[in-house]
Amino acid sequence: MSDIRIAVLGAGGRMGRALIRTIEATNGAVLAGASDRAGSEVIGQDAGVLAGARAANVKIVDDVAAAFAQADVAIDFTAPGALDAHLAAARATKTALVIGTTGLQAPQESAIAAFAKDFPVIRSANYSVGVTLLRALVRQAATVLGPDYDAEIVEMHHNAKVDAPSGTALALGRAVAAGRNVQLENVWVKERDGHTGAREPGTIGFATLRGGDVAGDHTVYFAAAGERLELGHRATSREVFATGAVRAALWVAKQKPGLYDMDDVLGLT
Ligand SMILES: NC(=O)C1=CN([C@@H]2O[C@H](COP(=O)(O)OP(=O)(O)OC[C@H]3O[C@@H](n4cnc5c(N)ncnc54)[C@H](O)[C@@H]3O)[C@@H](O)[C@H]2O)C=CC1
Ligand SMILES: O=C(O)C1=N[C@H](C(=O)O)C[C@H](O)C1
Repeated sequence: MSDIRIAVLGAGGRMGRALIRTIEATNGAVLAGASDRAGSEVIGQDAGVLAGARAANVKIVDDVAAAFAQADVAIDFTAPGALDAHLAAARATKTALVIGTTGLQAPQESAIAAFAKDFPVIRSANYSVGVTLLRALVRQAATVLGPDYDAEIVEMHHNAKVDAPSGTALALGRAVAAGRNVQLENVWVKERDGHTGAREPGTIGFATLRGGDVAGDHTVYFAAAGERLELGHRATSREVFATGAVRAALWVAKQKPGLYDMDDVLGLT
């Protein structure tokens, strides 16, 4: 069987470099394109060398369509502002997508849903196997415990992260909300400051910590009188996200058009 050809978008970023190293080390995957934003110092460099792997003979370009040209699937870990151009290039070249970028807003979510009517796309806020399973466990815990157990989600990330709460924290919040049959947006509390008053029953709280080189820590607390359940995950390296995303790319390249999640790759749905 021939290798799945993968383009990496945001090739010069922390995740872009981890993805390139992972593709190089994965049987059945080959790097077929790499892009980054116009003006970036990585444009023109060999993607493999930049990532600390062997030369890939793939130059990083700022023309997204050119990066897609030889690819079956593209992996996007960039920034929300890049999404429209990436969807347009994927549509023009009929390329499947793996989306890892977090901090997307409602219009971008709609654009992904429209793209998924015609092409296969997978989107997850966290491609680690551990967090994918954690979401299922959190949903189950929320159903069993019910709203009398106060749900609070604490996350910590490195000091260069630009969005908050993390996409994973929000996904865990959605898992709690789904387990309780409520809409997260109706019950979330993302900030607390000053005289807040007592905790509103049924709300789902978030707390954000930023510092150092933390790859990604998440804990969901279910707290009641006399006991507290804690379900958590710690990523100690970005490679865990890259491994999951490359696994997702190999999987989604063979799927029918549709919007998939990492649950589908692991067979948890
Ligand atoms: N779903 C998951 O498992 C994970 C998701 N992420 C998310 O991935 C994204 C990237 O994270 P990092 O690699 O740490 O960030 P980073 O800042 O190191 O890398 C982002 C890359 O995208 C490029 N970029 C920015 N705007 C662009 C544009 N308009 N067009 C083309 N390229 C553009 C930047 O030049 C940079 O090379 C974030 O949203 C982060 O939250 C990060 C880790 C895991
Ligand atoms: O920006 C990061 O680094 C990460 N972002 C994702 C998120 O927002 O949840 C996933 C992971 O925790 C690392």
